[in-house]
Amino acid sequence: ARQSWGYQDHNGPEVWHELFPLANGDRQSPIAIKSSEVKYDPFLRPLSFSYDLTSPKVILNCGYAFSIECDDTEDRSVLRAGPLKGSYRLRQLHFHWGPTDDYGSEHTVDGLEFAAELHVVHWNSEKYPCFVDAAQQPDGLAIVGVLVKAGEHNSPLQKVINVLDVIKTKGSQVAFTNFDPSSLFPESLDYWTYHGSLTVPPLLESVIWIVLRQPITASSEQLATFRSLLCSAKGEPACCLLSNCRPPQPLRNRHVRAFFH
Ligand SMILES: NS(=O)(=O)c1c(F)c(F)c(-n2cc(CC3CCCCC3)nn2)c(F)c1F
Ligand SMILES: [Zn+2]
Repeated sequence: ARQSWGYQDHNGPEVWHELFPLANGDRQSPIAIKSSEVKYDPFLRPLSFSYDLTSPKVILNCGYAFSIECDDTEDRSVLRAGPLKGSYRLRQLHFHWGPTDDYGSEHTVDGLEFAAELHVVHWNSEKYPCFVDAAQQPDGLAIVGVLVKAGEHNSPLQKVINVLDVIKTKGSQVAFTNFDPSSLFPESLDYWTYHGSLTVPPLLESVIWIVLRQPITASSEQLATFRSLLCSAKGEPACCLLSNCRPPQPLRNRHVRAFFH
């Protein structure tokens, strides 16, 4: 079978449609947010989340990113309110980044690209029995996107950075717990929201996106550590994961709503 997907020329975002036709769908993510075209929606509520420190279990190098996988067998860490109906259970969190500090986020704001982007993935545990089922439904997933600017050292992030050298190769994982994902959130929880998709194959159109307006920072050294991860497995020729960001996709017939004035 064809090489699986990735972020290089031969298997990257420009050719994903060959294996995943949803790539050309009408609610794909990420998007370029144009703040002048968003619509303030008075019915949007503040985000409400409660995360249990012990939900995170392992940190994994999945070859296209590293992700902190959480125990989602019960409703211990959930996201509610905001644009959501019901409660969404924390599943995993991961980052996207670029080859330099000049770009690497997936969502852009008024044409501005950020150095990286954090995604905190939740699924609708009130309506669906598990993540994989929820991922097939239009209201199945809720993902909080946090833009990352190159700048000050980020100390909560350092706890994650410190273990990356232990999961250098694709497929490696190590225990990672006693971590509060909200320690990575900015002070303001103002957000934009729109209906979109996974930004990685299978690109399922099942995501209510909640992109926080205020970026967080990470130092250049911290961002460089992301790029030292390998997309190659142990024993294969080393290949650094220099970039794993999908470019913005057509907005088509969608509106972005803002929670703030
Ligand atoms: N960038 S993103 O949009 O925040 C993002 C996500 F939303 C994801 F859900 C995943 N994801 C992919 C799978 C495999 C599942 C395999 C069975 C079908 C569902 C996907 N597990 N989690 C993911 F990797 C990712 F990057
Ligand atoms: Zn992501």
